[in-house]
Amino acid sequence: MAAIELEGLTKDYGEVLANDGVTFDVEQGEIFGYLGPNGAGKTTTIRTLLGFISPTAGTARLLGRDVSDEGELLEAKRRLGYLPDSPAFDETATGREILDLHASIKGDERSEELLELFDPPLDRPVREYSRGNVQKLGLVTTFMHDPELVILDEPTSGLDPLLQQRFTAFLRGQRERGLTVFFSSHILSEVRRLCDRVGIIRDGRLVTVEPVASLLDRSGKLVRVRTADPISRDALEIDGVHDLEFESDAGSSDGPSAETEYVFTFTGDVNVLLERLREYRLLDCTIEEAPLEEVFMRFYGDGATDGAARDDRSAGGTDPTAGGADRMATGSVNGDDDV
Ligand SMILES: Nc1ncnc2c1ncn2[C@@H]1O[C@H](COP(=O)(O)OP(=O)(O)OP(=O)(O)O)[C@@H](O)[C@H]1O
Repeated sequence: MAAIELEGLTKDYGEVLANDGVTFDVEQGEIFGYLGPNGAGKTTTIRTLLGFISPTAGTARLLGRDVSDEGELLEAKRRLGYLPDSPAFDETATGREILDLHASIKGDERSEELLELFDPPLDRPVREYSRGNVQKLGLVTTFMHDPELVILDEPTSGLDPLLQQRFTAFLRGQRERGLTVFFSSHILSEVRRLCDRVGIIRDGRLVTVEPVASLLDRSGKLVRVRTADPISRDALEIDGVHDLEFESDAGSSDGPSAETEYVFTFTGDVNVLLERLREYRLLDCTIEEAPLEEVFMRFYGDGATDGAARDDRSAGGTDPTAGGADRMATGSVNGDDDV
């Protein structure tokens, strides 16, 4: 049984179709990132999962329980931790009073350990808390009853870099203990560090669900080459070279003379590329994974319209470095006609 099961989840607000046939599972023990630009529909999915809003169509199950059934939802929620995008605590209560309240409702297995890690100012009323302190208190209340599954909406927003790092390490440790994590984020470095798989939503529609590693693999490598002598662009017309940028210092009087630098995305055979480069005296060469930002730009970038996606799909386009529409088409999970 998957920890989260969504089947055709649809939420129609009238003017906006906030979720449109969203279908995916989150397996037990994985860290699953739910990504998308502002207004894509992430919070709508999360709020539906928690029973705060009813779907227009489709089903959602949490830990095997149907969230549209009040009794089943309640059962699932006992084993669930939830951190909303802006935790709303009673402003007049102190952090300690809030923890006591949560302990009386859900139990308290590990607040001591969590307080050592996240350290919110417990003796002050919440109205005096900074945004970061509210988030720290939220993290303690989310994990204190030792849930099996946590749903986190932008969990590190408001946390300083040290706390973000601490949170990342903490979450990794929890995965080792078998915790399932579903979280939405805009912070791609965090997603890359933490997630096993990601689901990407755009305009209410799921455009892909896949392992972070395969997303990065398909996106190719970022190659930087610096040579002693200029190489003509034609020499780099090799299968798999895309977005070639070319900068030469040749002719500059004060810079190092005749150096040439190229930056490009490469999806071809690295051996072929290296063979070509052997003809030149290299000053520097790095081959690294494309930044996740670049991958996401292809999903959200200009021209990634639904119509274009459909056209590319029917044309069988599979070039991972092509425009956003193509990327959406190759990554579809919603069925043949969905992207
Ligand atoms: N109660 C509502 N009534 C009408 N439209 C709504 C309502 N709640 C959300 N929407 C709309 O549904 C769409 C999806 O919103 P949602 O909050 O799910 O996006 P999101 O991906 O979580 O965005 P963000 O990253 O900014 O939090 C948006 O266009 C939003 O304006």
